[in-house]
Amino acid sequence: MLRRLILSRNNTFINCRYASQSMVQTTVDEKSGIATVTMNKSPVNSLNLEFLDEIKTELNKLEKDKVKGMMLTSGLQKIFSAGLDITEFYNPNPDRLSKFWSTLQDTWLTLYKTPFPTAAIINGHSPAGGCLFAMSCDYRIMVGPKYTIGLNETKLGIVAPKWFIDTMVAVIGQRKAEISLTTGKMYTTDEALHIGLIDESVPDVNTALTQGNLFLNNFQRISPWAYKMTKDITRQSTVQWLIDNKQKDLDFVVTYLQSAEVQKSLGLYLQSLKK
Ligand SMILES: CCCCC/C=C\CCC/C=C/CC(=O)SCCNC(=O)CCNC(=O)[C@H](O)C(C)(C)COP(=O)(O)OP(=O)(O)OC[C@H]1O[C@@H](n2cnc3c(N)ncnc32)[C@H](O)[C@@H]1OP(=O)(O)O
Repeated sequence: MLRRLILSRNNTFINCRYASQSMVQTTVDEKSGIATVTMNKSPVNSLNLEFLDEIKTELNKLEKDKVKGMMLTSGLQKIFSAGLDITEFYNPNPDRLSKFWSTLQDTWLTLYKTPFPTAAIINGHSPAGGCLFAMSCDYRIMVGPKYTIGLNETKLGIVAPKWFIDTMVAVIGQRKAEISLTTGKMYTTDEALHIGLIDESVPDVNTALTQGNLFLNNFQRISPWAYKMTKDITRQSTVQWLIDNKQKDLDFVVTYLQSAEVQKSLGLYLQSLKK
């Protein structure tokens, strides 16, 4: 791992951590202590085992470094994240599939429970797992109007696990989540703003980053302990369910994803993507 200091747009030094061939780049503004984590896995930031592992490691590092906040964004032109890498569960190797799903569980727990405030800068399409990661941040700013966001699992012939569902319910409420999930609806930026799936719609990435910094800087005036306790209490039931049911969730997903019916749906969906 290499480190270097670079001068930011507002003339403060940024501590930049990068590794050769890294899929995740992080900069930390030395003045504000706010980190920007950029997902950079071409072509669509699909979340496979290695990518999830890198994201989790990076989040743990930020916690250790006691950053004051984090913005999660994408380095790709028009995609925040295409969600889970479908090739991880289409014709899967069962051992790798188990490892992949456990890593997803752990990465999500790490992101959902961060002791520092987080903002998703959604600068591109954000289906399924991409939407999950955005919803797991404390605040969402989406660059409009061209992109879409939502949990579209039913469109793939699969079912969003309970903790995906609970995360969405926490953001938009039971009724809107039920409609969104059963129909697999992908929302435009305006629609997402209207139902509360995102907090702000902005015209470009620079504005999104400025607004993200503004949101995160609010916490300079809040006790970190009070922040963390409040977040823990608010998110407790969703987090605790997964902690208590990790193995059950894993066993169910691994069995379900390998069933002939699900594999057939996934094959057709992958084919449609290639077209
Ligand atoms: C109680 C019961 C519980 C049971 C639970 C059991 C298990 C189920 C849980 C599983 C949960 C899954 C959640 C997910 O995240 S599934 C993934 C869903 N993602 C999508 O549907 C996104 C699909 N992709 C797109 O819509 C588009 O690609 C795009 C992101 C809008 C980008 O469009 P565009 O720029 O036009 O790029 P292409 O479409 O041409 O794609 C380029 C390239 O990338 C491949 N690809 C795209 N998305 C994925 C993906 N998610 N995984 C793997 N690969 C992907 C695409 O096939 C192209 O490949 P080629 O270049 O080889 O053609």
